[in-house]
Amino acid sequence: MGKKGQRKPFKKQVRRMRKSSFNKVQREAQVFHSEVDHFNNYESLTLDVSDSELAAESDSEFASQSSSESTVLFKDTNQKKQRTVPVAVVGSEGDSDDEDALRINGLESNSDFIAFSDSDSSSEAEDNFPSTATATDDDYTDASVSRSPSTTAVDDDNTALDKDSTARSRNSEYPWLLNHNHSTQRDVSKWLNLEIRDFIAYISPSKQEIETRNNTITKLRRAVKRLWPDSSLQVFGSYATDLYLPGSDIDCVIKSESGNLEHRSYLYELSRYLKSNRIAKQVEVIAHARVPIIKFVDVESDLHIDVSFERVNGIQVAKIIRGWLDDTPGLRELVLIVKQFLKSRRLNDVHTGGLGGMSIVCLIYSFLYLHPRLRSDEISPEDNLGVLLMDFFELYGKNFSFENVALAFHDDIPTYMPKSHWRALPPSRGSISLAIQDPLDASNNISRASYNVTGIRKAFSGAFDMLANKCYEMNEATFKDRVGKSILGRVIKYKGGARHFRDERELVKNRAIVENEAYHRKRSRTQMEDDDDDMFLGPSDDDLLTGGQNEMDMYHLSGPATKKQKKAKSKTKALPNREANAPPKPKKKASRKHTHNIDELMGISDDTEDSEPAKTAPAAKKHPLNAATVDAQTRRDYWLSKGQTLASVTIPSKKHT
Ligand SMILES: Nc1ncnc2c1ncn2[C@@H]1O[C@H](COP(=O)(O)OP(=O)(O)OP(=O)(O)O)[C@@H](O)[C@H]1O
Ligand SMILES: [Mg+2]
Repeated sequence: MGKKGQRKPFKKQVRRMRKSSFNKVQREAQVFHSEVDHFNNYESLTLDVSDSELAAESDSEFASQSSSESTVLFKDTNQKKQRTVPVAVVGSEGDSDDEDALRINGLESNSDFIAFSDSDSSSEAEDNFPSTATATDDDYTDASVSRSPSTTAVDDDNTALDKDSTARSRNSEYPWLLNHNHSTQRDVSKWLNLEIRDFIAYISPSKQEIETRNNTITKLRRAVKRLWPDSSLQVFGSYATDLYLPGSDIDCVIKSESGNLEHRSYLYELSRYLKSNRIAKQVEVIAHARVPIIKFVDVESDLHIDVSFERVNGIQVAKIIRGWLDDTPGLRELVLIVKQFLKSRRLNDVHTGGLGGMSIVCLIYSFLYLHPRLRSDEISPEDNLGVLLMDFFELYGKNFSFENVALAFHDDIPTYMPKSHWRALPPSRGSISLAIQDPLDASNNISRASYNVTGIRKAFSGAFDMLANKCYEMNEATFKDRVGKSILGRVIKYKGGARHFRDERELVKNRAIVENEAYHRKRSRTQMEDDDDDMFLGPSDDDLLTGGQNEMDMYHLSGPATKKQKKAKSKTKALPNREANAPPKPKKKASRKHTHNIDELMGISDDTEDSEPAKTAPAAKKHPLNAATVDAQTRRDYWLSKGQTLASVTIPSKKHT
């Protein structure tokens, strides 16, 4: 009885939401639209019940608006391709309703979403070091374990919550729930934030894992030195940035005095040497690639290792990324979550068009750096990881104009750049493509191999919908119905041996980082920085043709303003300096002028409430999820506004028969 009574208001909201127009919601979701005054869907907290008739109208209005704009940076690319139908909305009874709704949505069937890859369990099982794959029995005795989303409810007396293998399998996909129950958090945003923290602690390396990686590098370095005494081995990639998942490879580069190790005879020589000394197994020599490498698995640790030759810009990139990590709270967490998200869908492998580790880091760093609410210090990233994750999925799943916008770096500072300004960029020939400028080489598109952008975007879009649905459902659910549920588990899965919740990076030094730092210290001491010929890759063919650095200079955020920027500037001249009222932002390198242009690019005009002095700005107009400044209701309303996607969902026409 109580249950029915509790669900009534929820159903009422659902009815109201069904009436609201999907197109309106989609239009409101253009948080970063450059051509309209900033309409922030984070602040669109009210359900609009009056606009169902306007759907067709707004659709055509949007279409004409989009086509007439010459410099659209962000637009909705989904809405015209799919039609919308109202569906039965997730109730508060738990996951069976959820599953039904998702089946109708097409999300479960992978038609509207890139689903988890069924075959990833083995690879992730391999990801775990044997030494860490044993958990104590106590790890499996928490209520949340047996009440994972994939199970039916268990008895209230928790008798089923003991140490059996059933509990293990129940929790095998959401292992970060072990002994961690956040369902009592009133705010779903806090709950999701805590779940993300648990996940990060869960997959972060233990002392033993770091030592294993360290020993592997040392062993390999010694072997290479024995073979080629004039060479040295350095580590770069995710191990040198602490952005590795348990199964991430170790990327190394071998540099020699002669500088000719890229010749394939040397690749084969090393391959034979490593095999005959029982250091490497499953050795692959990729001699004809743009960057020739040897790939193998270390016999002792089972770690995957990539060795490249003579090209040292990866070592420099690692230093840059560590600088970003120091300056950007939340970057490591989001990178690891998105890496795992893509990995479990097999969308992380560049050889099959997926997004590689470096592209993910650049994408998320740029997202965080340019996020309007972070730039204006309205929300703290540490307290809003879930919100930021959803915003990321929303931006790159629904709103980002892959057709028109590239991500660029100017003096290490992320910017958005019209693709048309990047002359060396080859046309994408019909399919959508992602363009991310290499922070070290302006002509290099680091994501050029990621041809499956359609799949990646679909996955992000589906993830946003699924997270929003789950948050909305949990927001309305009773505490009893919440027990044992996972929000993050809606989109993240981790299969493999059990791990401990120990981030032990403080206990043992990561040798790759220590050595990378020593390398850069030595390099600056010997003033090798200026000797680019020796230390860096020469310019690429594209660079020679068009002059990559010149292009980068051409696209500078503080350069000549566009029509829209000029208009916004003149409008804001008399307004108070918004940044002057904001607390100083540590370590950010962007100038005020730069920030203004970012705001303009992202459609934030200074005549919004953001430009008001802090003391006069009404609290309700601040970001609804700023824990320090908003009440609980506003925070719940945020999720409600996200939940508007439940009002109607997209179903490909062929499925809806
Ligand atoms: N397209 C590219 N252009 C330039 N450098 C690249 C490119 N792809 C990779 N690299 C270099 O190789 C390094 C390792 O790439 P990789 O794809 O293994 O990512 P990662 O950061 O190590 O992530 P993962 O944990 O998935 O291995 C990058 O940090 C970068 O220095
Ligand atoms: Mg790597």
